[in-house]
Amino acid sequence: MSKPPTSRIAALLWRMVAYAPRLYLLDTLLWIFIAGLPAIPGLLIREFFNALTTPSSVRLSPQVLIALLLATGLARIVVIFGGRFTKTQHRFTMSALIRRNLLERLLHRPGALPLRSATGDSVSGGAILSFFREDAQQLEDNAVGTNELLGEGMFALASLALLVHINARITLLVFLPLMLIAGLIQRLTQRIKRYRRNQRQATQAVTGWLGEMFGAVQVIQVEGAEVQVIQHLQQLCDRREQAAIRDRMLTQLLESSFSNLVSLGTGGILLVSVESMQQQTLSVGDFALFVYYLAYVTYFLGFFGDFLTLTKQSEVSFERMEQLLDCTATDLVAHRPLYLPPLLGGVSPLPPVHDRPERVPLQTFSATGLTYHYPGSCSGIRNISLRIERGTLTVITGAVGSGKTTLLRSLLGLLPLEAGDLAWNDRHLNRPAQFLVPPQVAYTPQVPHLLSCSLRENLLLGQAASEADLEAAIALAALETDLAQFPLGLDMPIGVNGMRLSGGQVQRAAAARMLIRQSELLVFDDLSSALDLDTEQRLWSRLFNAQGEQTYLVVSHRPQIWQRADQILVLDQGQIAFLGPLQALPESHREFLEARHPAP
Ligand SMILES: Nc1ncnc2c1ncn2[C@@H]1O[C@H](COP(=O)(O)OP(=O)(O)OP(=O)(O)O)[C@@H](O)[C@H]1O
Repeated sequence: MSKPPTSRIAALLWRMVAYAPRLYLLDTLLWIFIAGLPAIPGLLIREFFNALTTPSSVRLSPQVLIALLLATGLARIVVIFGGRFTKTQHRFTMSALIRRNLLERLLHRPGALPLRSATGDSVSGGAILSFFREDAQQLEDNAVGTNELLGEGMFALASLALLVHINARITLLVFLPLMLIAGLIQRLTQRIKRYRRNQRQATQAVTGWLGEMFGAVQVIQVEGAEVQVIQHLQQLCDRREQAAIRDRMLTQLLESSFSNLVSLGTGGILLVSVESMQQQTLSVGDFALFVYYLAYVTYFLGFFGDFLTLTKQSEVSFERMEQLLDCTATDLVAHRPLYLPPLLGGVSPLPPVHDRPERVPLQTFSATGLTYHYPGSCSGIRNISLRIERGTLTVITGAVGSGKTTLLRSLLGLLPLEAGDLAWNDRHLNRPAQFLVPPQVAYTPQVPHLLSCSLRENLLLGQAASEADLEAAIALAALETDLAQFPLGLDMPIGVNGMRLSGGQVQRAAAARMLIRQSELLVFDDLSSALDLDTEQRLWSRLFNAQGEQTYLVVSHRPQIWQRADQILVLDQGQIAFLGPLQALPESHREFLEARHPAP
């Protein structure tokens, strides 16, 4: 059974602060002093006024009182200085823990699974930043606020106890605003959460759109869509503005309500004090202490109200992250090493960088009953079984949108399967995404992704390869003629996502990157989408001539490739329509596919 929100958020915040217990304790200790030291001047002021009005009660000279006041001020400066160190370190540790766990969950998601927000909309790469920035910051504020609340609360209670002792009737009035605040917060809980959620989603839409705009500058220019794109951005910004104003207004309204309610309470108390003073049940010193401590207690009331609001907003942050990553908030506060130099304790040694998995020579790669549907849709693949033998070419084909890419991604463990099994040499794969990487499998997707560094760095991506291996892979991918024309050759920076390369060059660069990894199984998703027939044929004939025992799994519509295939899988609406050698392909399928992709 899931915990009610209040105890859930308390448990999550507790788990966060328990990450660095010694730092938290030291910070708490300092904040107890920071919060508590201002209580001392109240007592000194009381002594001072009592000494003025009733000289017989004098115990300390004014000079001593002034010296004590100064000493208290100085001590506070010192603890604030220390508290800033611990607070900064603790703050950073809290948000770093959330960011680290967020990043880990993101990296461990099946690579091709779309990211979705609470509303079911897909979340772009740019929009994810808001989770790392605003949401992590929000949780940091909340976690570090707990010991400030404790410090302020302890001394507010102690002050109250003293005030009750001096005059219980006046003190009772202090509780009225507190009860009003608690009631108000409780009533506004749902609204606070709704406004915060809307504000975050609106921000996410703006950052996401900005990310898409910057990634598609060329398309926008070519299509002459600048005005429309800016208009859309304007609309998103307007929506964000409205959501932010609503959220901010409510937060500010609550904050000002707290201080105003408290001020009203204070005014009432002052009126009652006058009466008590006239009746001489309250000394001038007591009155001074009352005024001083009321400010102290009221500050706590405001702080307490803010903390409650912040806690509600943190619930929203946790919920958003849970929905994005399909995990529980407990995963996001899990204790994992941060590898940062801490104020207290030692740094955990950095974990070893995982080498590539061991090569396991391929005999067979098989899939049984693979089923996957995209969240919230009936598109996907159903009950696909396939067996690939070493040294063979398997071609997947089918109409547009029949599920070819989805099948490849499912075969590579890049999508979370609803059903089915993957096996390498007839051994079941528990974690296919971790195993089906080089040197087992290398994959060139339909739209490859290159990084904004040099061509050489893109091809190697950290892999150690000799210049000869690099040249061989470039030649196999039929990229050498293009390379000869690049002014800086392999050291040419290729721009964001290979902006300085043609579509065909990007695809062949990705193919070369894959070939350098010398994997057992090579997977290509539809090279024809960016290569002309001649270039594609040149690439295939080089591959087939050079790599004797190589195993291929290829999405292709080219009849020339089917002729070389050992088996062809025709997909129709996510299901196998045919699986077997070309000779057995029914005429109806052949005619349908050839009509769509005629031989030249
Ligand atoms: N992220 C997604 N969310 C929802 N549906 C999707 C998603 N990606 C693909 N689809 C749908 O799944 C179906 C199969 O898509 P897929 O890309 O696998 O087809 P395909 O055969 O590779 O198409 P093409 O020949 O155009 O490359 C399509 O109907 C597509 O609209």
